[in-house]
Amino acid sequence: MSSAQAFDNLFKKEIPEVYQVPVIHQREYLLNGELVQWDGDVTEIYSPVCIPTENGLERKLLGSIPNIGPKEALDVLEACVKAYDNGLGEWPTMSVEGRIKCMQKFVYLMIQQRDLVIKLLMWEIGKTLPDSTKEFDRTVDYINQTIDALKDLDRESSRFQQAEGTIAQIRRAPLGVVLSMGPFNYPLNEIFTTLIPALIMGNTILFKLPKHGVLAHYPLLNAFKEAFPKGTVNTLYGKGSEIITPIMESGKVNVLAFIGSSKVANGLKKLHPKVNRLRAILSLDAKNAAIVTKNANLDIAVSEIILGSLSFNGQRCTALKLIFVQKEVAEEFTKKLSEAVSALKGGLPWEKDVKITPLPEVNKPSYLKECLDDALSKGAKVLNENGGYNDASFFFPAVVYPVNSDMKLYHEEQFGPVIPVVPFETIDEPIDYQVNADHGMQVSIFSEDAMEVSKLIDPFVNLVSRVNINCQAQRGPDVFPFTGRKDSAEGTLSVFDALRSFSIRSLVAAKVTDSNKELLNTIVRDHDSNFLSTDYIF
Ligand SMILES: O=C[C@H](O)COP(=O)(O)O
Repeated sequence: MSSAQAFDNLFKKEIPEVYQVPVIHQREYLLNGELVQWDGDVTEIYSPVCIPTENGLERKLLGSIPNIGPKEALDVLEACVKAYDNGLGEWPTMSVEGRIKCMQKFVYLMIQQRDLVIKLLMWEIGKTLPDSTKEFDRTVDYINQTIDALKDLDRESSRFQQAEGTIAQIRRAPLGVVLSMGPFNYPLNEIFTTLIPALIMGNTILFKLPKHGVLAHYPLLNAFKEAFPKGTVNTLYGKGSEIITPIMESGKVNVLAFIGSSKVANGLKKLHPKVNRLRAILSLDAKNAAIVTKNANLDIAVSEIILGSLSFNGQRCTALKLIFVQKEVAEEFTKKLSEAVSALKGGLPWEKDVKITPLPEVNKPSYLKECLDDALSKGAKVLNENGGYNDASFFFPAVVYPVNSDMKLYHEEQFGPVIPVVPFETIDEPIDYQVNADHGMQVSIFSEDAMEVSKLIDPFVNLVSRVNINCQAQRGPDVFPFTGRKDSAEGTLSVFDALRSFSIRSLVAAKVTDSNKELLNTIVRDHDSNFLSTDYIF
C-alpha cells in the first residue's frame, strides 16, 4: 500500500454530529469583572483538521477572537493593578477560606462546560478524544489538589516558630500582578498550573490566551467572571509583540509565569524596567534523551519510547526527542521501534484508536521535512513505513537512523512526530550530549542491570531534573516537583511547589515574653476560628 493510499481518506470522512462544535465568533474579553464587547480587529482561528474544498485541503474555520491593541491591553493591566491595590484589594486580603470558596465555585462552573471544552480541544489543537478528556479532568483534579494543598499550607502558617528568644509566625503573602502565558499543547491544563496557584494565593491575574486552544477557554470566561471578585482575573487576546511589550515595559507585572521558549522568556524579562523586582516562573526548552543500553528490555523500551516520543504527536516539552541506543542492540531495537511506529493509526482526534493526528502549527510539517532532508542528506534513513508522509496538516511519524551530531535533529527541539535515533558505544556519549546541551529537563534510562542503572543515575541527577527508569519522561503525577536546569526552567511547579512559587513568606515576629505568648495565642485562635488550624505551639 502506498503512503498516499494509506491516508487518502483522512480528511474526507463525515464528521459525526456528536463531535461537531458551533463556530464561535468571540467578541468579549474579561476586564474588571465585565465581559467587554470588542468591535475592532479580530483574528480568525483555524483547526488543524482540514476539509476538502475546490482549492484542495483547507484548515476548517472555527471562529475568531478579539485582537485587542496596546491601549486596551494597558486598560486590562490597570484593572489588575487596581484589584491588587498594593496588596490591600478585596482578593489579596480575603481569607484563605474565602478564596477557596471562590475557587470551588469556579470548578463547579467549569465542570458544566466539560463536553464543549473537550470538543474544542480536539478541534483546535488536534488532541485525541482520550487525551483531550484527560486534559480537562486532570485540570479539575489539579485545582482540587491545589485547594487541599493550600489548606495544609495554611495550617503550617498558623504555627509559631521559636529561636533565640524570638517567636515568629510565617505567613504566605501574595506577590502582586501575575502575567500568565502558556503554550498550545496544554492550553488548559498547563496554563492552569500557573494561573490557578497564582490566583488562589491572592495575586491578581493577567491571562494572555494561547494562540491555539484559545476558543477552548471561551466557555470558561463566564466562570471566571462569576467566581472571583472584579478585576481578579482579566484576559488578553492579540499579538504578543503588540500587547505584551507595553505591559512588561510598564514595570507593573510582579510575576511572569511563562511556558514556552527560553528565547521568548528572556526577551520578555528584558522588557521589564526593574528586572530585580520581577519573579519569573518559567517552563521552557527541552530535548530529553532516552538511553537504551545493551541490557535493556527492548519491548519495554519501544513501548515507552513510543509513548514518550509520540504522545500528542511529540508536542510536549517532556517528550523524548533524541534516542541513544547502544550499538550491540541497535539493529534489533530500531527494527522493533520502526515496526511499532508503522502500526500506529493516524486519523482525526475523535476516531477510535487513533494515535497520530493533524498538527496545529501551520509551519510544522515543512519544518519537520527540512529536518528529515538534512538528516537524509548526511547519511541517515527513515526506517518505518509511511515515515514522514505529509498531507496538509498531517505528518506521519518518522524513525530516523543513524543520527549524529552533524544533523539538526541532534540539536533542535523538533516538537513533533520525528524520532531521531543515535547509536553509541560507551555511555560517555549520551552523558557528553547532556553535559553540552543548553537544556536539562529529563532523561529516560532503559536497562535491566541494576548496577548499570545505578552508575547512570548519579551523573544524570546532576544534569537534569528528573531521571526516569524504564519509563517515558513526563510531568506528572502533578504532586511531584516539575522543573529543569539551564534553559529548561526557572522555579518549580507542582501542586505544592507552585503555591510557594507564587507567594512570599512574610513574618510576624515578637520577643518571647509571657504577655506576647498570650497575645500570639489569641492571634492564632482568631485565625483558626476563621478557618482551619487546631495546632498551637504553646
Ligand atoms: O509540554 C510540556 C508538558 O509539561 C508535558 O506534560 P506531560 O508530561 O504531562 O505530557
